[in-house]
Amino acid sequence: MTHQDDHEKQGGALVRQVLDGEFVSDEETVAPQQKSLPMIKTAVRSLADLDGVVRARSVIAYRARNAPRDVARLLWFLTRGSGRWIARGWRWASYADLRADARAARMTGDVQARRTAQELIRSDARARWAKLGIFLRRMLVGAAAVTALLVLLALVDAVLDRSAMPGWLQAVYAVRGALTAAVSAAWPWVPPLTVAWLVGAAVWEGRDRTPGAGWLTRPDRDDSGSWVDERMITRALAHLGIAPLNSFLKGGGELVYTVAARKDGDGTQAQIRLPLGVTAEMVSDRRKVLAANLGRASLETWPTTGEEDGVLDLWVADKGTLSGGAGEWPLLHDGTVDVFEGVPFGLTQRGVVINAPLIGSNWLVGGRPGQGKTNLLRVLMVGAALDPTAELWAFVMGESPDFEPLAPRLRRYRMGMDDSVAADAVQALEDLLNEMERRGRVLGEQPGRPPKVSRRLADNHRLGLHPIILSIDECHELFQHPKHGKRAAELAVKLIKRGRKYAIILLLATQSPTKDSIPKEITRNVSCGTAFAVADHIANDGLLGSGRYRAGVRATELKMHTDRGTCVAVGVTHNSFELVRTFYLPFEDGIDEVTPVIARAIANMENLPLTAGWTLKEIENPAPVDHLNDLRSVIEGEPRVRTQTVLARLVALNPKEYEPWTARDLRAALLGFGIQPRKSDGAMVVRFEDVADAIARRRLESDGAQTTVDGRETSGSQGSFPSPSLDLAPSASQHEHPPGRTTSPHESTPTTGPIPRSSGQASDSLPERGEAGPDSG
Ligand SMILES: Nc1ncnc2c1ncn2[C@@H]1O[C@H](COP(=O)(O)OP(=O)(O)OP(=O)(O)O)[C@@H](O)[C@H]1O
Repeated sequence: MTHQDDHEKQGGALVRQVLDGEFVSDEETVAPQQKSLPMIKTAVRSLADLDGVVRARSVIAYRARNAPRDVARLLWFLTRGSGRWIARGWRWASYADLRADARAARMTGDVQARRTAQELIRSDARARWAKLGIFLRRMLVGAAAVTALLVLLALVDAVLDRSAMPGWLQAVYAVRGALTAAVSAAWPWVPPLTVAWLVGAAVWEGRDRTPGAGWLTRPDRDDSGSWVDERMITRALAHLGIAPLNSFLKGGGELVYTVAARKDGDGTQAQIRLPLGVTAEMVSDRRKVLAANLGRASLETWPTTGEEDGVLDLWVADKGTLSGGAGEWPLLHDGTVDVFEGVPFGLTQRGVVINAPLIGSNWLVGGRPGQGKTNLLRVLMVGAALDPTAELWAFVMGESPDFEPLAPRLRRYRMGMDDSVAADAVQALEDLLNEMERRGRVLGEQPGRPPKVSRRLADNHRLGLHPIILSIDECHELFQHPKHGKRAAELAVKLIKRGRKYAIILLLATQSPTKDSIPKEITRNVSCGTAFAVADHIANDGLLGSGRYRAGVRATELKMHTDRGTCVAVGVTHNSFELVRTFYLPFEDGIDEVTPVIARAIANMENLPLTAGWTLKEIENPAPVDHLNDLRSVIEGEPRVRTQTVLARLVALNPKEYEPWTARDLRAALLGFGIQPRKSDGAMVVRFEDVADAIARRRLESDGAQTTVDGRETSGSQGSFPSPSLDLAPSASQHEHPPGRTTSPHESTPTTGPIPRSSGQASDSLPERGEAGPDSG
């Protein structure tokens, strides 16, 4: 307390370390170990409270200091408001506007316009007097009626005794009495209230109408910690040293705020139309000065080019809000993902969770070493893993275990620096290109020829259009590979250009986004670019697209280490860029938050056997279609369905199988199952009961076939086993025992397939090529 007193003597400014002293008691100094934790907690809580108290005190002190200026300002508003009223009254009384029109018309020699203006003055004057007359007449009539009523009531009151009056008349007198009492009570208040109202209205009329101006004087630089308004922005822009802007503002010009400064997430956004001779680029080139003028860090100040070069889009973060991390990944403990909706991967500058668009996109992630590229790629892949329909492939072109915990959920996975990893990556790209062509054909065969894979089509596992996501970490190593680099680049470019429609997504991460390490066609065509801290404008534009640096979208502003995990992203939303604090999913130093999520992802797949992990091999050799079961599924729940409708539903269920069917084929199939199409209300129908009977019959027959000669049943079903939805997927290279590091926990399996759900079958997810795998029969 003594410390605090000292400080109050020094001018009342409370300093944090002084107040810390309050929390240390004798007791605590005696037993520090026992007390330290609760003490720290209390201290932290109290400091937070004190922050609020200190802030409130400083605001009150500020307002008190400015009170004389505030009063003078309000008096000025009052005077100006009265002046404005007088001017307005004069304009009204003298028809100043219309007279000005008439004068202008005379100057330009426009006789017609002049006559029109004069005519308007005359007719307006007539109308004005007529209106006044009507108003006065109504007032007089109203006053006469009220007076007559009051006189009548007074006469009746004088003649009749109140108690002898009928009830309704007594009520009228009661109302009159109440009204008289209310008016006499309110009467003394009428003059002061009228004056107060007039003063308020005059002050309102005379208020400062420049954008962002407030009622009271606002804090200037020293106190500008928390808010930014048009006045501050204009002042900051006026001190950038841009000559045309300076002369415009000095000459009394006012900037046009096409979007007034408004709260936007954890900051303020404004859009300003700049005066002649000034471009938004000129402002973003002076970003550091602008940031200093606004009392912000450079990273907190984002001047970018708006819709036109002359429109400045400015976003200024609230002080200090960008320094915190993104917090916990929203899907860490529960939740699933639909990759068509995207995967949450960070918080934008506005403080909202941002979803990474995956379907229809390709990603290029870059930045200087150790800034969070791999983590971002991992977040995207782990997120996608939570969509049971997504097939994931990962290649890490270096010795790094970053994707190791994802291995059980990856259908293809290689990691290492040797040639075989590069060869497998090229093979993967090649397979995806073939797959893309197959998907193109499949889409072409669908009714209506849909232009791209939708969630509905992806869910139809017979079509094999589920999303496939291939991530390549340190991809520059692949593209610069002396033997495979050229082919890899060719294939990647083709995939990026055309694969998006087919739910084939490429995620690339690199430390080195130069024109030699990443093919130009890739940097030009990826839809989502993210840049962590980069060294220069070349790397910036290599990742984010050319011209971004000039437009003010600059990852060069991110500082190594300080801004680790924060990136500038383009193409992920409709905004020109987003500053994203990415979620962190650690897999290092004994902390592993990835494995539990992957275990959950695999459990999700097991819960959805129909959609989970089907392989393209199964699609190439589909299990025979069970027409009777299909019939049941399309009419289940309805007693009878018209044959035409049955056919349409069958086509929707499995277009490949049923599209060629005609009504005659359906009839033949029904008869084959012993189902007689019947007529109902003049239309041919299939009855659910008949289909159910046919299924029961078939079951009986199959049970009979299982019964052995001596009458005992064989164990198990004789029907076909459902094909396993997950299987081991060794790549062709597995048999070559590549010299590179194996990537699964099982050292002999360089390509890791998903967790086997049934033994005995194995296939890669794409049709094998070249040397056959062990499973290929
Ligand atoms: N979003 C994040 N939040 C907090 N820390 C992070 C975040 N992302 C990454 N980091 C930290 O940065 C370190 C490096 O991350 P990561 O391996 O993803 O970087 P990188 O850019 O891929 O590095 P390299 O180029 O060396 O592969 C991590 O070990 C982690 O400590």
